[in-house]
Amino acid sequence: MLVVENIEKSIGGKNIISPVSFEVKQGEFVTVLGPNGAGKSTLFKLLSLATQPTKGKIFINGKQASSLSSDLRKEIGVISHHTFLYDNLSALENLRFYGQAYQVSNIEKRIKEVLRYVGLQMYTYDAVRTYSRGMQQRLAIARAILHNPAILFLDEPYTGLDQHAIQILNEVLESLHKDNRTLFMITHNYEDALALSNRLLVIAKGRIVYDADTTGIKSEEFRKIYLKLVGSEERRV
Ligand SMILES: Nc1ncnc2c1ncn2[C@@H]1O[C@H](COP(=O)(O)OP(=O)(O)OP(=O)(O)O)[C@@H](O)[C@H]1O
Repeated sequence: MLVVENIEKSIGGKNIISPVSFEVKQGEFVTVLGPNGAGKSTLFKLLSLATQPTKGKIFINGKQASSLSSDLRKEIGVISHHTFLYDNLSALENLRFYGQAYQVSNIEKRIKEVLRYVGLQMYTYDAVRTYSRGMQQRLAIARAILHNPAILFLDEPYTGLDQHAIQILNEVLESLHKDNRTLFMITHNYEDALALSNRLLVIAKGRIVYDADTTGIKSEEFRKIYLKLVGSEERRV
């Protein structure tokens, strides 16, 4: 599904991502944790094709990301701090816009499906500016899965959400995982990460320092492992 081979990223002569290699299989839900400045966002930009590696190769669904081709973009869905939604347009209009850009077939039927999936069918015709932050995040998910991408990338999807919205987001993520979607999420929220995802990666100083299955790991146990790995860099977890 996703194959990362020795990717490196340098900016202004500074090495931000050291050679990193890993594979993500179909249906896996991988969460990446790490202290501030570890390189998580940079890795996210590389994998979601927003920037290119200085060295190394990325394959998504068997296709190499050699250039920023629109073909490969159809294989991915991206959720970040920015919702990529137009405030003055309704959910329906926003999704029609993206559906056309991604040449989604049977667009009206697909829009109904994704809005039902994220529980927003009642708000189809409402302008996005009237949505709460949590509803906007759910619509952002609907937008990101509209074209049925092979893999969904999420960068800090919990930012700005209250407990109720976090719970709803978790339910949507859980259904996506159950539906055998491939998910790759960056977060500081390690408790939800442990509960939802099936694999955890820890990145520190641009390197992967931990890569393991979440099965059976208790949150207190993981906290100790994490602090040992990242040392004094972060005491937040
Ligand atoms: N465009 C850039 N120019 C120069 N340095 C950069 C650039 N982007 C990132 N960096 C540096 O690369 C390192 C990793 O940054 P990155 O944003 O990927 O970390 P992060 O793990 O996402 O951090 P945070 O948790 O704070 O968001 C940091 O030292 C940062 O200052």
